[in-house]
Formats: sequence, structure tokens, C-alpha cells
Amino acid sequence: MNTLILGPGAVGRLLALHLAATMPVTLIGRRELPRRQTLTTPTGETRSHELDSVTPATLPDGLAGRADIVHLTTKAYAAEAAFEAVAPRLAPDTPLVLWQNGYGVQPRLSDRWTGPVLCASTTEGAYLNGDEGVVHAGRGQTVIGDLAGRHTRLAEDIAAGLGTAGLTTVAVDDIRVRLWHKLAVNAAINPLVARFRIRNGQLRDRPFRPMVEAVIEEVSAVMAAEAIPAPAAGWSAQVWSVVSSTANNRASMLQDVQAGRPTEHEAILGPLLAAGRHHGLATPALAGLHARLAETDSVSGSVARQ
Ligand SMILES: NC(=O)C1=CN([C@@H]2O[C@H](COP(=O)(O)OP(=O)(O)OC[C@H]3O[C@@H](n4cnc5c(N)ncnc54)[C@H](OP(=O)(O)O)[C@@H]3O)[C@@H](O)[C@H]2O)C=CC1
Ligand SMILES: CC(C)(CO)C(=O)C(=O)O
Repeated sequence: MNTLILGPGAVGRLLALHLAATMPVTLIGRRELPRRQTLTTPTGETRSHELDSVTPATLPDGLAGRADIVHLTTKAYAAEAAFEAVAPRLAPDTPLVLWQNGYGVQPRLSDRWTGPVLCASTTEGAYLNGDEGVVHAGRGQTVIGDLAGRHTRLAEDIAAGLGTAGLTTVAVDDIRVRLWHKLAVNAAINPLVARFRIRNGQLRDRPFRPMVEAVIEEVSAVMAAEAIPAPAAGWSAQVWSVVSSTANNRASMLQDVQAGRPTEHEAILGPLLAAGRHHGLATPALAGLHARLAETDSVSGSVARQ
């Protein structure tokens, strides 16, 4: 199973360092990385592997053409450009797995790519340790499936391969709902903590609590209009439960803002705003957060993108 991992960041290297024990893996990034990469496990052990690392320019045509699978692990805003740089050299039936948060690149690439497109949603937690490795901060679970439910067997095979490699993964037939559920929770937490530079748990206090409630109200209305079933406990309980269980976290969007990187606000808030417009729903809280993050990105993100 010849595996290409496009986007050698935290998730990309987490995958690579798990899969490399069972199959040939090549990382494709904007620059080449040191061959020796180290995984620090959640219990603090370290495991190193030699990994091939190339750029689209140095990716051999032969290797691209015989890839059995491509995992696309960039941030959402970078995914399509990254894929376009290698897609013409892949066999047209190469399976593609999208690991992005939010819901934007998933329907677009599912429409455009000629091969099977699977979407993964993960609660694994990882961050980079410089160019040399990745820290697996917390174990989670990954679900995988395709939007049209046409590639169930393939999803099961990929899930089994990831499971054998040590990443608990389940094939599901409702990946669209799973992606929207994660997006809903992210929409209620990430933009506010990024805007106010606070940890997740501080959302429980004034003046933030009513802001979260306002977002949850808009998100609930959009989800109902989109016929996305609410979690068993309801949206409010779901969001507050994640806030409590991640109280001490600096959410990913806050980390991006603090590091001057672009945020994934478009992938998370964009689909909610578009669905709100489509159904004639007012979403002023979501729109305000989106505008604010777009402004932050245009100041700091433009520098980070270069
Ligand atoms: N990290 C985590 O714990 C989790 C992340 N996710 C989601 O997974 C996705 C990836 O996140 P994460 O791994 O943290 O992000 P990172 O920023 O760590 O990694 C993204 C990688 O993509 C690379 N990249 C950007 N543009 C290109 C390109 N054109 N070609 C090739 N590579 C490119 C970046 O390289 P460069 O260094 O050059 O910018 C970087 O190595 C996101 O959607 C995130 O929301 C979901 C759950 C958990
Ligand atoms: C659930 C949450 C908000 C936890 O911090 C997250 O997924 C993130 O940081 O992106």
C-alpha cells in the first residue's frame, strides 16, 4: 500500500509515523523535512522512523502514478491548492482521504476528483515538535466515510489499516452529519476564544456565556433547517460538555491567531452562514465572528501565507 501524505503537519506526521511501520509512506510538503522523524506518544515514549519527504516539484512521477492512496492533511484553506499541485500526476482512480475540519473542501473535492473521496473526522490531538517530529498529545477516535455512501468497503479497509497502525478508526455511513456536528461545536467555541484570547473554560463565565448561547441558538436553527439531527442531549448540552472537558485548552483557532497564522474560520463558519442565507435565517452572531476573523486573517494571515 503505497501511501502519500500531502501536508506534513501535525495530523500528517501523526498518520505517517503510525502507518510507516506497516507500509511505504512519503510525505509531500512545501519544503523537504529531515528524513528522521520522531513520534512522541501520549505516554511520553518516543519512536523514530526514516520517512521520505518530497515537495510537489521533487515528487517522482512514477511514485505519484502508483500511489494506492493519498491522505490530504493540510489546513482546510490550503487543501485544494495543495491537491491541485499533485492531482494531475495521480492515477485517476486513486483514493483520496480528506482530514480537514469544517465542511467546505469535502463536497468540493468529492465533486471534482475522479477517484473515491473519503472524509475523516478525528478527535486525535497532535502538535508539531519542530521539523523533526510530532507529539501525539491525546488519543481520540477517527470516523471515516464518503459523502455519497458509495465507498463503504473502501472506508472499512482504510479504517482497518489505520486501526492496525494504532489509530482507532471506524467506518461510518453518516460522515456528513459527523462533520457538521464537529463544525457546530467548533463554531460555538473556536471563534469566540480566538477573538477574546481566552481558554475554552472561560466561555462559561460572563460576559462570554451569553455570546456562546447566541451562537448555539443560531447554529441550532441552521442545523434544523439543514435536517442535521441534534445530538441526543441537544446542542446546548453538547457544546457546554465539550467546553468543560476541554476547559484548559487553548483551542486550535486561538493558537492560529496567536501565532499569526490564518484560521479555519471560512471552513467552520462559512457553511453555517451559507446555509443560513439559503434558508432565510438571520445569523448575526455568526456573521459578526466571521467578519472579525476575516479581518484578523487579512492582517496577520497574509504574512503567514507567503
Ligand atoms: N492537530 C490536531 O490535533 C487536529 C487537527 N485537525 C484538523 O486537521 C487538519 C490539519 O491540521 P494540522 O495537522 O494541525 O495542521 P498543520 O498546520 O500542523 O499542518 C498543515 C500542513 O500542511 C502543509 N501545507 C500547507 N500548504 C501546503 C501545500 N500547498 N502543499 C503541501 N503541504 C502544505 C503545512 O506546511 P507549512 O509548514 O509549509 O505551512 C503543514 O505542514 C486541519 O483541518 C485541522 O483542523 C483535526 C483534529 C485534530
Ligand atoms: C473542541 C475544540 C474547540 C477543543 O479545543 C477543538 O476542536 C479545537 O481546538 O479546534
